[in-house]
Amino acid sequence: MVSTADPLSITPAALRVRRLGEPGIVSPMAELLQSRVSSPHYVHELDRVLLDDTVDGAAARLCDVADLPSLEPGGPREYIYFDPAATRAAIVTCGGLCPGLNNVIRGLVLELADNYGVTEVLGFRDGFRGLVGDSEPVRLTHDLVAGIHNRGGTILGTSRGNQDPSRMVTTLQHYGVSLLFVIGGDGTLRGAAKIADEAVRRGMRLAVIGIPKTIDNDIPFIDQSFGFQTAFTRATDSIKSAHTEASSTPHGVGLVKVMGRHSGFIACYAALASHDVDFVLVPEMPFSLAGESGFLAKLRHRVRRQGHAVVVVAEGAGQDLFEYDGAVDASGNARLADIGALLRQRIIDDYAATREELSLRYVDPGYAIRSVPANAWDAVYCLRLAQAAVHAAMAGRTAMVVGRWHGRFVHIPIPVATGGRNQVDPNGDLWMSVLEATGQPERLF
Ligand SMILES: Nc1ncnc2c1ncn2[C@@H]1O[C@H](COP(=O)(O)OP(=O)(O)OP(=O)(O)O)[C@@H](O)[C@H]1O
Ligand SMILES: O=P(O)(O)OC[C@H]1O[C@](O)(CO)[C@@H](O)[C@@H]1O
Repeated sequence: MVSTADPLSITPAALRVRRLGEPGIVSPMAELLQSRVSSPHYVHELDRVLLDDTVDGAAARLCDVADLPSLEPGGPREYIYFDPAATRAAIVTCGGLCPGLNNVIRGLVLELADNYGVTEVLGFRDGFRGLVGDSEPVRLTHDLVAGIHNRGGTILGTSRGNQDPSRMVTTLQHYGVSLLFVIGGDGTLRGAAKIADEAVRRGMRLAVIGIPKTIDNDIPFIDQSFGFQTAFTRATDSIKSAHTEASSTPHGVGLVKVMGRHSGFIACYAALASHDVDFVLVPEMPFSLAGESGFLAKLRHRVRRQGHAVVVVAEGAGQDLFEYDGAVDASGNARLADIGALLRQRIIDDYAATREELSLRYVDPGYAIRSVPANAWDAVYCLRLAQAAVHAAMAGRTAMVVGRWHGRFVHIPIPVATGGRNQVDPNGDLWMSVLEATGQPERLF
């Protein structure tokens, strides 16, 4: 996996998580924490966590493992910054859907209420729009979140589109919110940073914690993003269908388009999981259509040899084959040209030109892969992210996201999390596995 935010180029100062003030209140979890410290299984992790609250500049010093950047460890603190009885929290979900959103919402509500005694939790509707609009937030109670973790989507709704940070902070001030949990992708996290900055400018005690969401798995300093595993598992079902169709007809080609705007992780993992794919096309690896070494010729060759072939293409692949028309979505993200439709047509034209028989089946699982409930692995991960987010917020951290990096929950300053992108490394072992499993040439030019 390649992260364009190079850990080595990030200074310890940049990695230091912002704090709202000195910790003062003994955590309601202190007893639990102390009892765990005596257990050998927890000492190592909690040593770091407890140390963090007693050592100045701990973020820079905690790094004792050579290949880890000095990210502050996640987890409960002995002392907390906010008084639970006087604290109101809020949750908002933004950007595209992702399996596990409801799990995170429920995890936050239950962790806040059951382990910290924060029972006032508001849900703002329809993403950042809910922080500037007229709609009243919903009070998130135990009853309201019961069972939501078994459903896809988000009970709060989501949206794209820029909103004024000043108006959003005014709304939060109006409702007396001191903890804001923002669940979303890189755009959302940039918005969250602006909210945190505006709150600081106003001298408001507001902890803004991001829970990074992306089925594309493209946020740096996160081993794997929540919902990704569920999404590629669902995509694997579509690939199996395409393979069944293609292998059941003469000269069959199954073409499957999956999501992945800048990063081809879903395409790679789904292709490896199904292990019946002949070509994987991802944004990170440019390819040409024409020529003896181009994609079309290689595809024909494979169908002739094997009788059928399956192609998986990520939606962001091959965008250089189009002239960009400048179209953007409500949030300003470039609208992608439809690579699935282009490939489908070019394969049909190519076979027509060579007068060979073709039976092409095109499958676009698109939204079906991201609207499903989280699988068991993602459900566990979402809950643990929610717990880590609440620990961070209650301890007075702000303008940061929680994530699991090299197997540990860590606090990542927002500018670090949005400063780069995880992509499939053309020289890495994941892409090597794809080449081994598909037998496709290293270069399709
Ligand atoms: N640079 C930015 N500054 C402030 N707000 C932003 C910025 N970029 C995006 N946002 C806001 O964040 C919200 C979500 O952004 P966006 O639609 O780009 O999705 P995302 O969080 O990147 O998730 P996805 O991975 O689904 O695309 C939108 O309401 C948008 O207004
Ligand atoms: O159709 P929408 O909601 O704009 O979302 C599509 C985009 O969202 C994602 O699923 C997540 O960022 C991308 O893979 C995709 O390009």
